[in-house]
Amino acid sequence: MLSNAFLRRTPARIAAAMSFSTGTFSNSQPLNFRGGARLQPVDGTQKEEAFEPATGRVIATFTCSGAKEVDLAIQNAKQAFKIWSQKSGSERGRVLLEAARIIRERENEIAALETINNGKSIFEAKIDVYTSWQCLEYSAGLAGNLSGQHVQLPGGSFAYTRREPLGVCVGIGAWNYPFQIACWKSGPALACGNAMVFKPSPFTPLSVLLLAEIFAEAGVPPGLFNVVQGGASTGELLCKHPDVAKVSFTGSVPTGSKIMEMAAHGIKPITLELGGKSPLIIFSDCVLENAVKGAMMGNFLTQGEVCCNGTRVFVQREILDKFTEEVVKRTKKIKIGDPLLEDTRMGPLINGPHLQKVLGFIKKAKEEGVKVLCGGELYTPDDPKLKDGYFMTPCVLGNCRDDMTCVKEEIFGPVMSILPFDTEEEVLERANNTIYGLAGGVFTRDIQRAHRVVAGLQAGVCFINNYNMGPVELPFGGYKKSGFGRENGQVVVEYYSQLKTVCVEMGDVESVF
Ligand SMILES: NC(=O)c1ccc[n+]([C@@H]2O[C@H](COP(=O)([O-])OP(=O)(O)OC[C@H]3O[C@@H](n4cnc5c(N)ncnc54)[C@H](O)[C@@H]3O)[C@@H](O)[C@H]2O)c1
Ligand SMILES: C[N+](C)(C)CCCC=O
Repeated sequence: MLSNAFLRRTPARIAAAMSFSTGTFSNSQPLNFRGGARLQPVDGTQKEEAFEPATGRVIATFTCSGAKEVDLAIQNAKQAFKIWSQKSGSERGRVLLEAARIIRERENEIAALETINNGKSIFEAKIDVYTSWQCLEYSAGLAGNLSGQHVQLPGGSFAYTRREPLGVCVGIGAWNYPFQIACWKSGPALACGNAMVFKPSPFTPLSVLLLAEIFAEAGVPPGLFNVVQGGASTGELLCKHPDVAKVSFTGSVPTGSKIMEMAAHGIKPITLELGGKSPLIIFSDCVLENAVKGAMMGNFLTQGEVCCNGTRVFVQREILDKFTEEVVKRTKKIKIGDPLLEDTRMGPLINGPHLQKVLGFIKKAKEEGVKVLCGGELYTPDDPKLKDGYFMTPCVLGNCRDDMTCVKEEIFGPVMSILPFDTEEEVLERANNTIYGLAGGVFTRDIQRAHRVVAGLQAGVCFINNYNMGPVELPFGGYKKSGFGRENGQVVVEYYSQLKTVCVEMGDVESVF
């Protein structure tokens, strides 16, 4: 559940956070992290720029790491792994708890940097930081509880299992939840005794450096958590490196497919957290007010740039008009603007090309016959410093059909498609008629129907009478082309460790030869 507790604390470094305001930040520090310190990469040719989406300003330039830098980061991680993997789970847990404490202390600063680089509202960025330190706390608990099994065999012999780390894990992140994704991968990886080399999206290279510094301050061995910067070619160097034991990837389906191919050559385990086009099913017996709120939460967080969003909103025909009227009324009221202001609820999209892509989906939807019920246009806030920002108005589409592009493809922007339905059987079949399977939701007062429908949904994460909560105690991940493996929840240890079986003979060896 989301909680407002995180908003009430007074962090020690609040002064640093308060100095951030939109249009002022400029990065001056190295953005790679290796051996416990920030540094410039030793090689790499391609330069990248990172933007502040609210203003369109360049806020950081960096060199994409080449083969030598990637290898150095992995060798550093290998050395640190030797020390870290020998510690007990409780010892590792204590370091993770300290890291979680420092994140809480620096939460305003981290949230501000996330907002500046990603564009999401500061209100939401603080929630992301909240779920990030919660993940490290939860991972600390997992570390202390790692254990194997004892199995009795005939004649007093026995066997036991050991849960062992994998080695150097690679984390590759998307740009929509940069800090949270880095925590959701590194928390369990480090808890299980692994080292990590993390590559953020080149659109959002900044906030993961704060995490690297925090891990160092908390007491991880130098080199345990490293950051390399870059795009596809740096990512490929990481995936193909023979000393990498596992790749945990968050991003699009096409890139996930490439990661899987690369991992296949090295027979490496992977976690794939990919895209979605999730169904949200609203029956006429729902509490309408809750269903409307659920649809808003399921479509407009982080400017709609959320993997598990319920963007196909199926509404039972009896309540279609009432539901649509209410959703449109609330969507028009969403406060768009400077994302660092506390009352802003929607900031700019990540960059110009992505904004154009989202607007292109709306144009195509119109050509295919939808009715734009609100939004879907470029937006220029009154504040002159935001005139070059990547803002658009959140959009609700009516008259949608299942065969339309806007209903079939992941838009990854603030665009909700409303689709009428008549029966439970019909809607379940339509909801599952997609290549994706990340999430799904149902609103109804009928408890049996609620459980029947979610049991029938082909999706890894389902919600009944709410949408888009992400408590770290619960496993998160997809079915079908939305990927496999899970983040969070107790099951996450399966994806960052391997199981060794040890047979112990208490008698003599009986040989058949
Ligand atoms: N399921 C989840 O938990 C989850 C969470 C957030 C985002 N996503 C998905 O992520 C997508 C948006 O993120 P994006 O645009 O950054 O995705 P993307 O696939 O373009 O990039 C993701 C990451 O992969 C890297 N990359 C790109 N090509 C690569 C290659 N050939 N080899 C190795 N690495 C490579 C990128 O540099 C980036 O760091 C959406 O589809 C969204 O649904 C999924
Ligand atoms: C925190 N949420 C809303 C569950 C989102 C998880 C990450 C998906 O992009």
